Amino acid sequence: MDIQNYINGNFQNPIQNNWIDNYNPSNGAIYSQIPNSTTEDVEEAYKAAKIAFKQWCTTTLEERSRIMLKISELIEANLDRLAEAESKDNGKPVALAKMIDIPRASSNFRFFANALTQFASESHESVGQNAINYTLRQPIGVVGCISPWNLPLYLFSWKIAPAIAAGNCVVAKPSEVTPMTAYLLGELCNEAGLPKGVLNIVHGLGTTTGQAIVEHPGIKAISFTGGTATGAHIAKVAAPMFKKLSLELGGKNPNIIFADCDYDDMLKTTVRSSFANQGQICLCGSRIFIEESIYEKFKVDFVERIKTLKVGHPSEADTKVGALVSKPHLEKVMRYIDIAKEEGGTVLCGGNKVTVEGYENGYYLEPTVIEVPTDDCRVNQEEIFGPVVTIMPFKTEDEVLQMANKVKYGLSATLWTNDLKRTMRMTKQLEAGIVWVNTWLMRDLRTPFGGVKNSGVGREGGFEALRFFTEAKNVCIKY
Ligand SMILES: NC(=O)C1=CN([C@@H]2O[C@H](COP(=O)(O)OP(=O)(O)OC[C@H]3O[C@@H](n4cnc5c(N)ncnc54)[C@H](O)[C@@H]3O)[C@@H](O)[C@H]2O)C=CC1
Ligand SMILES: O=C(O)/C=C/C=C(\O)C(=O)O
Repeated sequence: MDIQNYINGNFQNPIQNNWIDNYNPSNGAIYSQIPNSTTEDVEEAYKAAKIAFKQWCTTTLEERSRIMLKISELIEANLDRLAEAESKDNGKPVALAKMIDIPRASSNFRFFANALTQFASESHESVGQNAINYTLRQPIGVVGCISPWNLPLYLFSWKIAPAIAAGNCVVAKPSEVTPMTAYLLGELCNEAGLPKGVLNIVHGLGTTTGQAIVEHPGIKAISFTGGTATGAHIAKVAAPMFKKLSLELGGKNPNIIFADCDYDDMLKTTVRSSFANQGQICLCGSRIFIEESIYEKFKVDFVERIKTLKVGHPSEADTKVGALVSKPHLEKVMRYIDIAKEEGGTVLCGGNKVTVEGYENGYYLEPTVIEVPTDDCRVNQEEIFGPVVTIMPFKTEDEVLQMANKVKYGLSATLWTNDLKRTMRMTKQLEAGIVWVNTWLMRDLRTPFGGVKNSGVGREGGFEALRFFTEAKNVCIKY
């Protein structure tokens, strides 16, 4: 099935008729074509969005909410179809897409359909001056949403839902590596009665289509999730136009394990925080630091568990690790395993490409655990974004805090301890936008989400997202 752009409620080919191959990572075969849209397609999408904005920004909150709830229901009703499409495009296990990706995409629309009815602004009475100030929160107009390949519909909808909830119209681009569910979302939006032009989806490469969105002078805000280098480039292009920017970028997150933790719970969750989605989540805890007294025990137990994870075709129910998203990405991750060895690391398990019978050209890799001699090595400093974690022991709280913070990233951190005072001390000092204590990836969509340092700028989630997608205007009335 070939993918088309979704502009003004219609499905259409790219104006220049340029196409890109779309690969199925589970078998390495090309299975569809996607548009490589140019500035002309983006301009058409922008014009449709601009016209739609006139109506959408005055559409009642009840009506916006009703349509968004309908989209959420339709995503739920199409769970199987969307999960299978996501898996085929991305390589992730179908079971994971059914349990996490697609339900979360549905929740994103439901959450913001409800949140928009609760969003309120402030007023300030200027006592003694007979004046009152109130803040209007007005939609920005046409906004751009650019999303990555690791959690395709999950992150695409995480941006689009608050943008349209706040009354904006959108020009959106999913990753060219995983465009399928975004394409299918267009159909569901039409079925739900979303007015034409409120959401426009243009497909293509980052350097052509993405760049055209970021450069468009009429697109006043950009919400982006992806690699840090791309985020830096986008910031450079957008800054002279004074665009609002929300950048959710990479991570190199510490998973800090103290001896007083609930061990079994920690072990089970650490398997997940290391290898869920083939380790391709920006929140994965890729640097595991273990208190010295339990280091040897952890090492044995962890490796034993990891060896039981089945690497296999994404459609098999017992597959725990599917295919990596693309051949270049597989090669990048494997290169890091070589670098680890060159730097004196010891591969405790994994490290090899896996050949899955019947799918010999798929991009499969064993989940890999590397014991590193020092925290300064490249595999502990650079984002790998695959099924590779490092482990090393620590002696003291100060030492581990220093190592945890000694990277250029600051997205999330996980802490395993039952010591309340230590928890309070460390959560304050960890340089991260999100700290999980005795859990991982427990999400409440009302909470602020984002990173510090090279992990990004701005916060999404809850009212933070609705604030990002609106401009605050103060009105001062003297009486
Ligand atoms: N969520 C995260 O934190 C993610 C991190 N990454 C990291 O980034 C590395 C590179 O992965 P990529 O797929 O190349 O990510 P990327 O950052 O290039 O892609 C993310 C999105 O940005 C778009 N894009 C790329 N260049 C653009 C430009 N000049 N202007 C506007 N949009 C642009 C892409 O088409 C895609 O939709 C990964 O190996 C991983 O380390 C990748 C994806 C997600
Ligand atoms: O919002 C979430 O629950 C997860 C977000 C994950 C990313 O932004 C990512 O992996 O890039």
